[in-house]
Amino acid sequence: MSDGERIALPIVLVGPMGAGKSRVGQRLATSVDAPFIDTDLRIAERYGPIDEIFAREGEEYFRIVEREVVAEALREEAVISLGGGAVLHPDTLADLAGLAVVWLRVSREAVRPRLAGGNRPLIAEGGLDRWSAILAERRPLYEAVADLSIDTSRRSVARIVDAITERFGGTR
Ligand SMILES: Nc1ncnc2c1ncn2[C@@H]1O[C@H](COP(=O)(O)OP(=O)(O)O)[C@@H](O)[C@H]1O
Ligand SMILES: O=C(O)C1=C[C@@H](OP(=O)(O)O)[C@@H](O)[C@H](O)C1
Ligand SMILES: [Mg+2]
Repeated sequence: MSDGERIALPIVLVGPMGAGKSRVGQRLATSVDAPFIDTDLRIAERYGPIDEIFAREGEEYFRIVEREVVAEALREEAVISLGGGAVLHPDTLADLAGLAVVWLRVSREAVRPRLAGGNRPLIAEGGLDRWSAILAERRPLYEAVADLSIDTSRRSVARIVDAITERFGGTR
């Protein structure tokens, strides 16, 4: 698609923790002048900090509120960054089948510094080994829903945004 054509909206970013979904989504939305939704931010606005939800209510409860927020977001014409585990919900998988979905990939080596200092309860214990194990479980899901996959390991955010707009169109 060339510049001047409208970008397909919604466009949805999936992939593992630290792949850059939140950062790239924000930059892409600014670049194509579209609204931006980070579902984790919406969850936190409504239910409080994500690590506190995990600590207080557990992962199962988090997935329920995540689904509610994701379902709502996917009905909007926006750039949408999901949390890494949103694809675990079968209804979300079904919704994604009809949408423009980008899978941001990242190597274990490249993700290490990106996860440092982050507040991600699922890898608070187990660190990078846990991250790899979680990715192995979810990779088939990302693969199944993605229309485009981009290895972000050695790419700048700007180049990733370029690759997405090249595929899906640049301006609204
Ligand atoms: N392409 C990239 N190159 C280097 N650092 C990146 C890149 N994309 C994101 N980051 C950094 O990695 C960290 C995790 O990014 P984030 O967008 O929160 O990932 P996600 O939402 O997929 O978990 C942040 O500090 C972000 O600035
Ligand atoms: O992979 C996951 O299950 C999670 C990823 C996080 O989002 P990011 O992928 O944006 O880090 C956040 O939704 C939560 O901590 C659970
Ligand atoms: Mg994120």
